[in-house]
Amino acid sequence: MAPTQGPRAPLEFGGPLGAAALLLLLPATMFHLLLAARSGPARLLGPPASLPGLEVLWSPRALLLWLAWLGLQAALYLLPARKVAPVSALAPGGNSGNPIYDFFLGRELNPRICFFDFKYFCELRPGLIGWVLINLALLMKEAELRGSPSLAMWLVNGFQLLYVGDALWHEEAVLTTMDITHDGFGFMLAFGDMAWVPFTYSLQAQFLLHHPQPLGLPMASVICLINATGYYIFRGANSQKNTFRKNPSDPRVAGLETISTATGRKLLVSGWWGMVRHPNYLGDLIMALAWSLPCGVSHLLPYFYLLYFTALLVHREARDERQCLQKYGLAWQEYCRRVPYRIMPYIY
Ligand SMILES: NC(=O)C1=CN([C@@H]2O[C@H](COP(=O)(O)OP(=O)(O)OC[C@H]3O[C@@H](n4cnc5c(N)ncnc54)[C@H](OP(=O)(O)O)[C@@H]3O)[C@@H](O)[C@H]2O)C=CC1
Ligand SMILES: CC(C)CCC[C@@H](C)[C@H]1CC=C2C3=C(CC[C@@]21C)[C@@]1(C)CC[C@H](O)C(C)(C)[C@@H]1CC3
Repeated sequence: MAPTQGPRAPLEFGGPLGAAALLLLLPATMFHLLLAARSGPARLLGPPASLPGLEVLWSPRALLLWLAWLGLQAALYLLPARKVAPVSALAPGGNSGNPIYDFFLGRELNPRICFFDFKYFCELRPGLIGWVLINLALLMKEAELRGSPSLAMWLVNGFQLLYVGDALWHEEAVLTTMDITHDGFGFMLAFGDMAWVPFTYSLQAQFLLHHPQPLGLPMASVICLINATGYYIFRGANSQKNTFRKNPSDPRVAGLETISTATGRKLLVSGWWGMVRHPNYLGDLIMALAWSLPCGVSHLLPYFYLLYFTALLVHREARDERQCLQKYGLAWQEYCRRVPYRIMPYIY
């Protein structure tokens, strides 16, 4: 099949050099985080903990468990109860001709065998549900060690379960994300979905297992309120856009102000999308803060997710902005004029 764009598609992630660095840095960071969370000082910026011996790193039982988990998820995915992703094509960005860069970004947009879509399957199922399972295992281990799970562990488990449950409930919405429509299925998404999400997104629960934190009811209530605010913004913004994209005359969005574009599509300029250009990112970041707060303020390590996620979303917003400018031209410039802030009102 012919590439959808020639080798002149703009390079992202720092080009081949950046991609090569990320290929090495991402797995190394993940190992560092996992080892630091169980070490005494639990220092995010400390020297890397020494690697355990090969006999600890290699476990045929763990591999078997992982394969069985993938098999189970693949069988569930094949059940006729899901939406179908766009047709197969080459990814616009992952066909630069540089093998390292293309390996990192992925050449194929939606690699498939028959109707089994690898990217769509990996984006939502094994890693995301695996994250919740790892959290639950850590909660049970805490109960075994200390008699009962701590309030902090309950909060982290509850918040993240809500986030994953929400993603699965709105599964079809993932079909319009940049990962599905633009990025190929390369190292970034394969490693991101299958390793990075389950093992680094569960860092707060891992930290709490090894470093229990006292948490009183008043503080827990404040943290719940922060999570609820983040979720309200995240869900409100995502649902408003999805409803509008599906049916602009839906009574829930029909009264919102819009800008027409040359493509025939419209852009919302009131409601959530008139507040900042990425209100869903703002809600997601507020939730990220609420997931770290139960771990106290004595360590930076549990705040890794918040720091990483801020960098990811700022970078992602810039990528999306470039793509929208290309798609909508003058109408996008008008939108930026009317809604000048990107993620945080009056700040960024
Ligand atoms: N937990 C995690 O690790 C991560 C979570 N996320 C979350 O995933 C979700 C999806 O994010 P993402 O795919 O990046 O982007 P968005 O869901 O924000 O989608 C951006 C697209 O929305 C459309 N759009 C932008 N502005 C408007 C407007 N004013 N009116 C109507 N349509 C508009 C454009 O596409 P078009 O016009 O073509 O419809 C644009 O390309 C977010 O909630 C984010 O927080 C993202 C990354 C990682
Ligand atoms: C390893 C690298 C540093 C970066 C990898 C990025 C990926 C981990 C993320 C890219 C976009 C994602 C989304 C979600 C999970 C993380 C990845 C895969 C998402 C499935 C989380 C749940 C949300 O409700 C969502 C909106 C469905 C998310 C979609 C994007």
